[in-house]
Amino acid sequence: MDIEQASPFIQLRRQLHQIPEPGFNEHKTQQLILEYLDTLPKDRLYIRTWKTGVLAKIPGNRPQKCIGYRADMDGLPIREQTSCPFPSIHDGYMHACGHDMHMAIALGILTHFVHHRIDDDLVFIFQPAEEGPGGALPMLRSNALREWKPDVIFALHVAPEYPVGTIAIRPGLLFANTSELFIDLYGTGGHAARPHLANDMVIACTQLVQQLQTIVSRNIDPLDATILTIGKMEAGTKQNIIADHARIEGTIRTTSKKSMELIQTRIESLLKGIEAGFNCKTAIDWGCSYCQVYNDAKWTKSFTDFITHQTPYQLIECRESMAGEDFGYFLNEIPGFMFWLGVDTPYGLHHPQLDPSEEAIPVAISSMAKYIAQMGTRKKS
Ligand SMILES: CC(=O)N[C@@H](CCC[C@H](N)C(=O)O)C(=O)O
Repeated sequence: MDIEQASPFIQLRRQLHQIPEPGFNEHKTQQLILEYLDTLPKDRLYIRTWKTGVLAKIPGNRPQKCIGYRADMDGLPIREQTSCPFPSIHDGYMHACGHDMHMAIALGILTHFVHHRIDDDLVFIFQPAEEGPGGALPMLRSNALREWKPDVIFALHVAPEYPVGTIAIRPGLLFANTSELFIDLYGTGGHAARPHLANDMVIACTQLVQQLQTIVSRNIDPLDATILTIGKMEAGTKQNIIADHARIEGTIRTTSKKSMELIQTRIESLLKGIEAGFNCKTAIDWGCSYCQVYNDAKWTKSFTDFITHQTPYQLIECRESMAGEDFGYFLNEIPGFMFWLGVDTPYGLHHPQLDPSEEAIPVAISSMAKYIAQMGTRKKS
């Protein structure tokens, strides 16, 4: 597929880019996808919605399995700073993680199979809320998806650091286990001049942050990559008032489930120590957690063999990423893989200037359409 043939999907990507919406609020996005699907021949397409997500099934000629393809839908609370001529019209929101590209590519692959039917069934999953609170797990548990559950599943993620025409993947772990972290500390406020009558949560909180940083350095096997980042700290109301409340927000990322359990247990122990040491109360909320993205070895090999021998694209065996992706929940139950698609932009994911190259759209549509066609078509006996 060349850039001209991909033009309808580039237009769709631009329309999607303009309307980024937060997780489970992707109403306009859902509407746009449904309106596009409505333009396709109805006899080959069954459509369902689940919350703000969309499911589209293309029945096969003589199905033996169901092949799934997933695209995520939500935008991020980031004010766009690109110079692209089709910027976000939702102030303070941006498709800064490439989900507009993911959806347009999925629509391109879907359209190909509406016109070129294969033996196996196909299900396209447009999933809300990847950036949080996580749409994959509840979608997997929904009746809508349970009845159309694929036997094998694929997805891609744009990769700013690779040139267009590059596909990067690895068998096994691709994305980390993640957990959010929200901790509140409650003490006694008071006058800055009478510290002996108050119980200062600024002090307790800063001590806690220091202690949290010892978990990775002193409790986790150094060969087991792990991150504990506190990205936000809030306390107090005024310079001469002792703070009765402090809050920290962070994220944990691990390459093993065991380390995630260990970190969470250690945090609970440290909080007990802070409560005893500072005579305060604490509350912890783990927010949303994502299970790792673990690529199936057999399917990954079949895809890498295909890319190497049957496409002009460059294949890279990449390292694991410490980012999270709730596609991991799909791969926990269904074999398949996720890969990185080079989109060649100097700014990383979640950056206000992220501007993926649209030339990657035909690369992805053509490679996935050809790969899916091969695996979903049996030789005539
Ligand atoms: C691809 C990507 O950037 N994913 C996000 C997933 C968010 C997980 C959750 N909100 C957390 O912070 O733990 C990422 O930040 O890796």
